[in-house]
Amino acid sequence: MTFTANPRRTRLAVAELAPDTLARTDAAGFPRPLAASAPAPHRDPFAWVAEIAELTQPDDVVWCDGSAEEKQRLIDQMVAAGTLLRLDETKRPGSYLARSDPSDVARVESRTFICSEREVDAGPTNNWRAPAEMRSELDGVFAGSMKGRTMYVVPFSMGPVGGPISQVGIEITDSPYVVVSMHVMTRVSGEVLDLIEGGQQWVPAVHSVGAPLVDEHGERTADVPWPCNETKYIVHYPQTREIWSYGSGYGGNALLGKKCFALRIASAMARDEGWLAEHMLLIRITSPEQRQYHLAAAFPSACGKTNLAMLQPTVPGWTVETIGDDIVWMRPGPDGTLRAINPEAGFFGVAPGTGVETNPTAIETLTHDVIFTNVALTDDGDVWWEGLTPEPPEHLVDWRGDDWTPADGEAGRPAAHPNSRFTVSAAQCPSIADVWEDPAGVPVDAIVFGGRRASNVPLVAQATSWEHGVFMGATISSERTAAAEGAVGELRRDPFAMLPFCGYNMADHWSHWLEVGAGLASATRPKIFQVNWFRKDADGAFIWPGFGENSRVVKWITEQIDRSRGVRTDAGAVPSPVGLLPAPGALDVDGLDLSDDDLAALFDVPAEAWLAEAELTGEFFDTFGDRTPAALREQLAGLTARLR
Ligand SMILES: Nc1nc2c(ncn2[C@@H]2O[C@H](COP(=O)(O)OP(=O)(O)OP(=O)(O)O)[C@@H](O)[C@H]2O)c(=O)[nH]1
Ligand SMILES: O=C([O-])CC(=O)C(=O)O
Ligand SMILES: [Mn+2]
Repeated sequence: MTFTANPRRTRLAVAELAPDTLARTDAAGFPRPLAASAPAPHRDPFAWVAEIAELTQPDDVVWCDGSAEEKQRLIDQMVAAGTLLRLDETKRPGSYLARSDPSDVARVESRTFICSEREVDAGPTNNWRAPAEMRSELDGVFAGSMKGRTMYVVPFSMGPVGGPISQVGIEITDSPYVVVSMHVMTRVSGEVLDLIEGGQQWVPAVHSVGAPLVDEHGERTADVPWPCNETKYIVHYPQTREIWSYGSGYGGNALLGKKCFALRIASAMARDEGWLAEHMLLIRITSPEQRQYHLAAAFPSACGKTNLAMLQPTVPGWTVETIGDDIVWMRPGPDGTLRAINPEAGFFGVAPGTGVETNPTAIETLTHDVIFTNVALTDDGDVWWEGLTPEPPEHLVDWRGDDWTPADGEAGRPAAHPNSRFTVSAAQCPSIADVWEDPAGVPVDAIVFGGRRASNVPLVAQATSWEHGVFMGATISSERTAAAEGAVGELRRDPFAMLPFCGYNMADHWSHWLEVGAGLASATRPKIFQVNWFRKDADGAFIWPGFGENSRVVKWITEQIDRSRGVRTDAGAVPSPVGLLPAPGALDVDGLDLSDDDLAALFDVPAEAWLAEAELTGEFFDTFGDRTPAALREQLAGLTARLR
């Protein structure tokens, strides 16, 4: 084994470190746990890297620095290996197409494990295995798993490097696709090693595609464009803050800064340290009066976060700027406001359904320097997916690499995989807010929960209290999408849109939310709302036009915030059993092609159906036993009483 590059071992002099880096509270007063109390098992990253190399036996070890040169070198190497296809330089400069193995296209929830010491701490919604048992199983799985490959060591920061809400980690991977994607999605930098050497807590994350290039007889075998393994493990040890991922190269399974760290491990950290790690988008809204609001919204996978994050309002005079599209970290600030950052540096977004009509901002973001995965290839070297244009081209090469014509589409064979994605830097998004990298974050005014519901759930409703809002989040149900394995369309509970992402007992997550809310200053405590863009009519068509028109709902939300602050005094809402609904005329539907019947259907709250759902909610709460907070049981009782 050879070390082809040396890590930056240059230590900053103590005087050069920000004076607050090691302090209990930073300059802004955010609580920061002392490094000594952090439970990371490997204090020395260099010893850890040597240990993993010993276990996985790569040919060589490369320390990554996040430079543009490093990224291009790996891209060129992947083009030569057939992992990436270079798109036409005049049509899509700096952009590439990756086709995954057809079996490796989405997150694998059935193979995702939360290994807390006690099963009850993982809770009934997570797959649990005892840590000791899982460790010995993984020792076998990872032994020699990188034979014949290069092991990359990727130091990365989630959030601006050194920021008070940011966290750091190191991902070890044998996939250059993962390294390049991490360059886009996180902040890969040698400076992270300085922070770690300075004592900052960090998350060790090991990833292998599980496809060694040396067989059991010691013979070299040929590589394939997308190596992976039928057997997959996505493993988290929330108590020691470690991640081990095996067998998949797909985003959510392999870019370990994203779901594994920024949601599963971070949610456990956040519980212990008094903050929140959520599956949310984050936007800044500016009204015609130049008033600004920050809104964070949780929708399950493939239910509209990226689209709302890049919203182009149709209501005149309003502006929406993007801060994040998938993950938000929120921390109570010293003044009792909730402050939020986007810990990511890029977007890993759903391609199908993204077009000029639906999300023009995304289309503009995707004009250059993009890695596309599992979309279709046009005959002139560009990309296509369902929804990019109203009509498909006459001929394509589909996501599997096979010829495709519109007849195939009509026969139910999409050209792009339904979970095909783009990986692109947030900095090149035209609607990115100038504050998107502010390490101190933005103050959150509104929190929104949503799901994909053909019936029952109204277009928008406001919670009557923080507890009611937590109840709304805890009771989200949504139709399943292609973002994970499983039957698309099936209704399932997805509390806080975190079902696949909460690194501890979901009911404890609800308690944590109740506690964090109680600690916030009441004057600036965010108002909570529930939305549903996906209600359908009897013919199965969406009633609400959605996309840019969602700005009408956003406008009402900000007006409700104004009312709560005494900025407006008109009546904006009327009570209903499920929360406050817009008062007649309060939702701006000017110029929309929407009949009164449509509008009524969007806000219909059928008591029978809601009572049936409330009963199921009670059963759902029962699955958590006495961990379900009493406040949520009270909310359920209140809802049932109001419906009756
Ligand atoms: N009908 C309708 N569809 C929408 C709306 N917003 C988004 N979609 C569609 O929902 C799908 C997924 O949307 P995204 O915004 O990419 O979902 P996401 O929540 O960011 O998903 P993840 O990246 O998986 O977490 C796309 O096909 C969109 O076109 C809407 O307002 N109305
Ligand atoms: O994690 C992924 O692969 C993509 C994503 O945002 C999700 O599934 O919610
Ligand atoms: Mn997501």
